[in-house]
Amino acid sequence: MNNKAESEYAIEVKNLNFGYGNENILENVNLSLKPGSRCLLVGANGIGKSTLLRILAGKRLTKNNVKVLGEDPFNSINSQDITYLGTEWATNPIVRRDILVSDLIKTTNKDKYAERCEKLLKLMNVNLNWRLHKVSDGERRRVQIVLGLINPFKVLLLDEVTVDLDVLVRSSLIKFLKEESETRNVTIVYATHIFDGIGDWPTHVAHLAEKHIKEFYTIDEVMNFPEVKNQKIHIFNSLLLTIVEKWLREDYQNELKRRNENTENKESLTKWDELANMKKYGDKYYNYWYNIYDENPKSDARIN
Ligand SMILES: Nc1ncnc2c1ncn2[C@@H]1O[C@H](COP(=O)(O)OP(=O)(O)OP(=O)(O)O)[C@@H](O)[C@H]1O
Repeated sequence: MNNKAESEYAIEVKNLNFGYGNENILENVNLSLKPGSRCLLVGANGIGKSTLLRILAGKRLTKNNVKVLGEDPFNSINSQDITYLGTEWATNPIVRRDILVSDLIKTTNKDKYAERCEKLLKLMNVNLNWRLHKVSDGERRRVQIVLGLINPFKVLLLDEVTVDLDVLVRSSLIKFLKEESETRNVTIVYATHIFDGIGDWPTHVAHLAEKHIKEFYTIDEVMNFPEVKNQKIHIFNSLLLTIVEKWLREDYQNELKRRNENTENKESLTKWDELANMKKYGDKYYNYWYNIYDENPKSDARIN
């Protein structure tokens, strides 16, 4: 008998509260993603992105507020359909020992998915003769990604695992994941702070702030933001960077207000304004790309 609740969503989070101690890190989190979605999860450091991804991966018990592929991921019997790639693996001392990559690959489903394995090894440019204690951080990360992706997942949760990849490998991976979602209708949630080269990748953007998903948009909705339309930004990368910068600037300012409300030792607004004031850089960045790609540049601004 199939006990799975029928749902049109691959990922469904309803009114989720979660904390490690007395205080909630996440409060009233709601997120619904249909199969085939590629969702960027953005938010300030320490806001709870990894926590949410780990909950979706079934690594944390919740009160039945989370369904992945129709099941509570913590008790899922189909956990092989959910792949989580986090930062922990590459920093684990065990994978810094003298282990031959080909021996590691043998521990996976490589024979069942031989063609996929071959493709991933090529894509991530991984050498089967590498020994893990002698490779660089980025190479170790590439091995992790190959191992993680050999199994054809239905839901992939990526937590900042692309930071130490070189530009070429990162772009090949991003392209591969887009193809996977388009051809196999798989769902991907990708938490990252780096938007270079992924501007045209997501179908959705979710902004985690103040303990919940404060903003959730399809990429078409983002394209219709007035500031995007008015400024005629048509380069996806600078678009996402500009939008997310604006959100995070507001988050930092709200955080400052909250702190000042709760403390008698008021912090200096100037210091926090400086921290949060990334706009100057954002404008230059925007103008720079605008000038390069616009046929009729209207500004002389350049990145100094
Ligand atoms: N195992 C844990 N025990 C207690 N607190 C934790 C634990 N893991 C994370 N936290 C706290 O939960 C909060 C959210 O952490 P989390 O790692 O989810 O944030 P994040 O948004 O992924 O941050 P970053 O962008 O810096 O990776 C932080 O305040 C962190 O200190």
